[in-house]
This record gives sequence, structure tokens and C-alpha cells, in this order.
Amino acid sequence: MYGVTTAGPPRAAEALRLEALTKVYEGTSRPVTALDAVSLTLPAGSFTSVMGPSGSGKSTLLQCAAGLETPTSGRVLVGGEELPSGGEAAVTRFRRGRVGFVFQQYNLVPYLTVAQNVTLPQRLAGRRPARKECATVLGVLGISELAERRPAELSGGQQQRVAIARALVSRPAVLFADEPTGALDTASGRQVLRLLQEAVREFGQTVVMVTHDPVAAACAESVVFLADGRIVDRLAAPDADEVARRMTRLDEVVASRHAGTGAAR
Ligand SMILES: Nc1ncnc2c1ncn2[C@@H]1O[C@H](COP(=O)(O)OP(=O)(O)OP(=O)(O)O)[C@@H](O)[C@H]1O
Repeated sequence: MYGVTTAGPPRAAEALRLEALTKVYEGTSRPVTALDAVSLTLPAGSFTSVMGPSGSGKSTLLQCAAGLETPTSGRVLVGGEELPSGGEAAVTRFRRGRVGFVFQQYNLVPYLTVAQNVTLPQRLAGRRPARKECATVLGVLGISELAERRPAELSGGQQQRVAIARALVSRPAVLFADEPTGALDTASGRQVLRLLQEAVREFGQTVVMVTHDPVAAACAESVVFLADGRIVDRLAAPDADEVARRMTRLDEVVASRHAGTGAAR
């Protein structure tokens, strides 16, 4: 209802909040701090790229934020609700309703059709597959005509578009994508990026994408740069040349720091 008073000024809904997120891998030789007290807030409907040198913690950030890895400390809030800290079942339940994930490999089930792949998460969650939603998402992503095909009958780019449709169909609070164009040729990669932009525009989807490609990163509205597990830079309204410049600088800084300490990444 309009006119209801709320505490504080109105602000865009928060899709993702990370508070002092830390992840230490207890390796066989020595512990590795992959994330070092990372704090980040992203509004709903935003498209953010995450970049950084190899080993800077990008994938770990995505995995912890999506509940696929357990952080060592810190908090993750998705759509305003805190990721439960204990119990695989509780985390899985939490993830199902709020989180979508797209990997570099498409992870489609080979013996299911495109439509069945897209609705699989809903069936796994014990819900009736929403055929209308599925048709809408396939339509918006321009792959309706592929609905009855099986993954082996699709190109890599088409398979990735199906994987994105599958992640979008339950309308997650956040769609995480880890190198979604990494295995694709340039043209298919561009298509996938356009799709992600469309999901933001058409569905108000929040997207967080890890990439090594400055051109891909510049498709987002902002870029977060990581180095040694910390956010060290941010860029709004990025263009590919500026992203590439900042990455080169960051690579040099990290390389000289590591040369100084003798640390391996
Ligand atoms: N399961 C694991 N066990 C131990 N160490 C790990 C594990 N996963 C990642 N690491 C370490 O954590 C650090 C961050 O890794 P992460 O994969 O998040 O980096 P990244 O920025 O995604 O790297 P890349 O760009 O090369 O994919 C690295 O030093 C890595 O070796």
C-alpha cells in the first residue's frame, strides 16, 4: 500500500550482500586464504562482472555467495535472507529458491530434451514444472524452437543458452555465472552475453559473472576487481579498454608482490 511509512529512506532492494566473507582452504601443505573479509552489496536488477588475476578468489567468491562452498567466516544474504550456516539440506533448500548458477560447462542432462532440462530443477524440488514459465523463458532467450531437441543436437552456444534458461526459470534472486563464455567462440559468447543483458532488462534479473575477458566484463553495468582475495578496485559503466588497462595494472602489481614474497598462486 502506498503511503505506509518505513524506517529510513527508500532504496533499491538488495539482491546480494556479503559481509566480511572469508574463505580459508586448509590445503595439504599450508592454508590458503582465498577470500579475505570481502564485503559487497549489489542491488536487485544489477549486472556485475568480477575480474582479477588467476587465483585471486573469483570462483571462490561466487561459490561461497551461491552456497556451493561453505565460507570460513562472514555472512551471505541473498534477497535479504541469510544463507544458513549449517546443514547441507538447509543450504540446498535455500539455494533452490534463490540462486541460479551457470558454469563454463553446461551440465545439461544428455537424455532429456531442452524443455525437460530447463524444468528439471523444479521437478527435483518436488514442484510441478511450470510449463508456461519455461515457454516464456525459452521465448525471451530466443530458443523456443529447440525445446524438443536433446543437448547432443545443439551447438555449444545453444547449450549454454539452455543452461541459462534452466537457471532463470525459477526466477532466482541472483544468477551467478562462472566464465559462461569461456568454452565458446566469439560469436556464441556474444550471444550468451546479450542473453544475460536481456535477462537483466526483461526480468529485472540480478547477474554476477566471473570472466577473464574485458569485452565480456564490459557488458555488465559495473566491474569488481579482486586481488589476493580482496576487492581492490571497482569500475562503473565499464568499457573494454579501461577494463583491460586496469587488469594489466593489477596483474603487474600482484606479480611484483608475489615475486617479493616468493608466494605461489
Ligand atoms: N578446493 C581448494 N583447495 C585448496 N585451495 C583452493 C581450492 N580452491 C581454490 N583454492 C585456492 O584458492 C585461491 C583462489 O582460487 P579461485 O579458484 O577462487 O581463484 P580464481 O580467481 O577463480 O582463479 P582462476 O582465474 O585461475 O580460475 C587460489 O590460490 C587457489 O589455489
